[in-house]
Amino acid sequence: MTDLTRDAVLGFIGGSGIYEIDGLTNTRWETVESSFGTPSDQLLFGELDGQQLVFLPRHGRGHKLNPTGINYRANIDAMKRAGVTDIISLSAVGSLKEEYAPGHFVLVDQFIDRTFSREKTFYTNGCAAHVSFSHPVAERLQAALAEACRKLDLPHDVNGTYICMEGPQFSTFAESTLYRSWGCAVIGMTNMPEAKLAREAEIPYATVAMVTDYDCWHPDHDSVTVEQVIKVLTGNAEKARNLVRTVAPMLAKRPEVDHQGGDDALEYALITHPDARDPALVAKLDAVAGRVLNR
Ligand SMILES: CSC[C@H]1O[C@H](OP(=O)(O)O)[C@H](O)[C@@H]1O
Ligand SMILES: Nc1ncnc2[nH]cnc12
Repeated sequence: MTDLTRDAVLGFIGGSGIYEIDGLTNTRWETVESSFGTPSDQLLFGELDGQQLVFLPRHGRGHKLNPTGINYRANIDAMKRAGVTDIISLSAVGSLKEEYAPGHFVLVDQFIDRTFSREKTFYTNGCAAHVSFSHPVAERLQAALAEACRKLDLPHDVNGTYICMEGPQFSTFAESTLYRSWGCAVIGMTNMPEAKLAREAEIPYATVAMVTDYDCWHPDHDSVTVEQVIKVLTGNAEKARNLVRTVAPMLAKRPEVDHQGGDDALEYALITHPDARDPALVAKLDAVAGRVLNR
């Protein structure tokens, strides 16, 4: 059993319907500057029984940003600068399987990225890197979330593939049927490239995919509407807040290095020769890659 010797700073990224988390003490919204642009909002810092938590509303308070307009790089960079060691994403999704009814939570373990109009890496020309990403979800976080769901008696399943579409329009029937034929469990518009960037920043990541609808493949649910999604969102958001309060203490301590979760993802990932690196880009990478660039 790994020694849990390090204090964790848990970061939560709240999706549709989750624009703050209540029940925290010593709270403050604070602007965290990123070298990659503007994050979705200020970060909410707070404590839960003395444990430090950081929260970011992915779409900004008031849901100002659409999935394509979110600056995922700035969000992850800001979380790294805020000292976040682990990220849990709380996300609304459509269900691609009969058994995942609205209100069901899926603790996904895989992603398929179908987005095409987003900045997906921190490591552009001048400092190229290739991180491993075969297992994108941190098992330690996923296991704690499963335990917390069991404690709270929340209907949930462990494992399943989240397919990320560009949006903002919902899928066509043909697309929805195709994704089902690929065995995907749920569909959303935001967890890519977020999960990729978290790995590139060496922050273990897990997702609670909270089902709001049956997308459009289901014979009894012809098409998705925001109205339908919002009806379910409110109940899901309440469950998610309970989940945060239950899971946080379980993850208060973490291993020094969570290899499986990607704490050392950059160890052998940088490929640009130090002499060939672009100093301006290297400077921007001070938070996400400081561990390997400054040694
Ligand atoms: C309002 S439904 C569509 C919207 O909700 C999901 O966002 P998030 O993952 O931030 O909860 C989905 O990906 C779409 O962005
Ligand atoms: N059906 C759906 N497709 C994509 N993103 C979603 N978010 C919530 N429901 C969704």
